[in-house]
Amino acid sequence: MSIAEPAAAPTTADAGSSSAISIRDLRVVYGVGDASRAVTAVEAVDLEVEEGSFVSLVGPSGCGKSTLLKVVADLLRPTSGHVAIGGRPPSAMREEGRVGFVFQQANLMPWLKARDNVSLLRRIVKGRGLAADRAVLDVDELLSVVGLEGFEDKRPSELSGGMQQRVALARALALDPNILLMDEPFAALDEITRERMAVELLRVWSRYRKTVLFVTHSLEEAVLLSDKVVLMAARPGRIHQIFDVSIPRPRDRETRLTDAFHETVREVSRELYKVMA
Ligand SMILES: Nc1ncnc2c1ncn2[C@@H]1O[C@H](COP(=O)(O)OP(=O)(O)OP(=O)(O)O)[C@@H](O)[C@H]1O
Repeated sequence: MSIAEPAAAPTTADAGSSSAISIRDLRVVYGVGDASRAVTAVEAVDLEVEEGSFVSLVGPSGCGKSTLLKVVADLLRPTSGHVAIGGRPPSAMREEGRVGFVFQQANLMPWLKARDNVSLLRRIVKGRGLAADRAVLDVDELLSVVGLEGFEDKRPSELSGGMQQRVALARALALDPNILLMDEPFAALDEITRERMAVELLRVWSRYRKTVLFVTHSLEEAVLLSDKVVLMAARPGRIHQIFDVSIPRPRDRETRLTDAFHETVREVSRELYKVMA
């Protein structure tokens, strides 16, 4: 995910919200000011993400999943509407390091050891003189939780793609963020590693219980991980339906074999086919 072109109007936080993430009447138009180029990427999007919940965004290509995530991440300003994280503007939360990101590419510093990649952001945020007393998570403990005990001193070139994404996850958690934003974090991995990483993410999530907003093309991944699956439709991007996933937790790889899992994936698929028709 790259930093996208900002649209016209700045975002405003809605301080009244008690949700971890609150999105109200969001509209994002790319290319404002040039009617021939303007694309309405998302329109009339309302979404409340509860504290500590795991919510996935799914839908056909171009339905605005990444755009929505970018607005919450403060990488893109909405054209209109309100977005708040814990009642505060995304910009303030990002500056304080209260928003963790994991993207499709790990984007690690190639010359730094895993441990130093994880602590880099912390050093940068502290270097800006912000909240010296801010609680942060222990780097070696994090690396152990993501399954990298014994690899703390390895550089990215000595790690597999899956291991690099584990470092990226540890890095995203290092500042003990309020929310974690993940944009197709496992899409570049092979199928077996991808399935394993989803199960690992479940384990890490149940340990730290961060509020997660997760973008994926995989309905299976979304159902396995989420409390809610948000199905979006395209042209313009909007929310079509929100599914509550009632499959009990803790979930693990065996969950994929259950009837409840298959039935939920079928239910979301049926609607996905409708929005793609
Ligand atoms: N920087 C940009 N400039 C102009 N249009 C854009 C830009 N970024 C995205 N769009 C358009 O906005 C719409 C939503 O794009 P977005 O990338 O958010 O969708 P997506 O659901 O994440 O897609 P995918 O699943 O293919 O990643 C699409 O029509 C896309 O072409």
